[in-house]
Amino acid sequence: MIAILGTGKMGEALMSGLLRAGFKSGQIMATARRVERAEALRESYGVRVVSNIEAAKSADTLILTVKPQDMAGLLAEIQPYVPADRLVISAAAGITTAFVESRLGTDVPVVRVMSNTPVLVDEAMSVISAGAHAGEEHLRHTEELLKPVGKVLRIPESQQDAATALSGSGPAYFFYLVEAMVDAGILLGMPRSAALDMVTQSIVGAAIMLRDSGEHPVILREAVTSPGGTTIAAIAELERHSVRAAFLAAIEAARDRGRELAAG
Ligand SMILES: NC(=O)C1=CN([C@@H]2O[C@H](COP(=O)(O)OP(=O)(O)OC[C@H]3O[C@@H](n4cnc5c(N)ncnc54)[C@H](OP(=O)(O)O)[C@@H]3O)[C@@H](O)[C@H]2O)C=CC1
Ligand SMILES: O=C(O)[C@@H]1CCC=N1
Repeated sequence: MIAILGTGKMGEALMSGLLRAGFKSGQIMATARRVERAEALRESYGVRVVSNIEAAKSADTLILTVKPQDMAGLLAEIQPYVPADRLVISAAAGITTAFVESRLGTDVPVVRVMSNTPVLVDEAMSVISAGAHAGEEHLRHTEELLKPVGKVLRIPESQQDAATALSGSGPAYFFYLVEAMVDAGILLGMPRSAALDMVTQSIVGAAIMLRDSGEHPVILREAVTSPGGTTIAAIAELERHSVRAAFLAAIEAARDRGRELAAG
């Protein structure tokens, strides 16, 4: 039995992925803070929505998907009910396995996960790291849960905040880029829906080429960039506006914010 504690956007996305992967609704419990949210989850997925305490007492695997700011409160609530044979998977940005272990106060195995919203289309990037009491079997079990909804990589926990900044938040940067490019289409007089179609198909095509060709992104970009042509005119402007430097600074800021979140 798997329990998802704090079933918001990420928790629901993971739950829907588990159901698509063949888990039965009877094998999954969810918890929610608000009655209407609990009702919506019951209705949409047919899962049992229970209290955090009941979930902690009865599920073998607890997946914690509350916001980092709510993690200490949730851990304090479930602490007396989590025996050392539970696997606790923490999916919150910034929260370390040591934070979870210290609040649960037993030798409970903890695995830290950072996934992203493409879990909804089985294209998530999930990175996992073991805590002090988690071993190979816990990492393998976590991978089995996450592989049906995308790619899974094991990384040292010291890289988790960086991964959060790159792939956890990553989809937002691409949506932001699409918004900006669609605005550019509007500026050039293109109807909004046509601009959105063109940009969306371009990003999908580029992403598939990047993933499937095995080519380095520089090679793929060079293939588009004709000497004296249109693409280099655009790239010259991106460089003039320091877009590359902006990405470096932005992703560093996201990493730093992740570090701050654990401190509360
Ligand atoms: N969104 C994303 O793209 C990603 C998010 N994450 C991580 O996932 C976690 C959740 O993020 P997200 O899904 O966006 O946030 P949400 O606010 O959508 O989800 C958190 C949910 O937890 C509920 N909750 C809070 N406290 C409790 C409690 N004590 N008991 C039961 N339920 C509780 C909240 O209830 P209420 O609705 O009442 O607030 C909310 O529904 C975060 O830690 C974030 O760092 C990781 C990767 C990507
Ligand atoms: O913005 C956030 O804090 C969360 C973590 C990664 C993606 N969303």
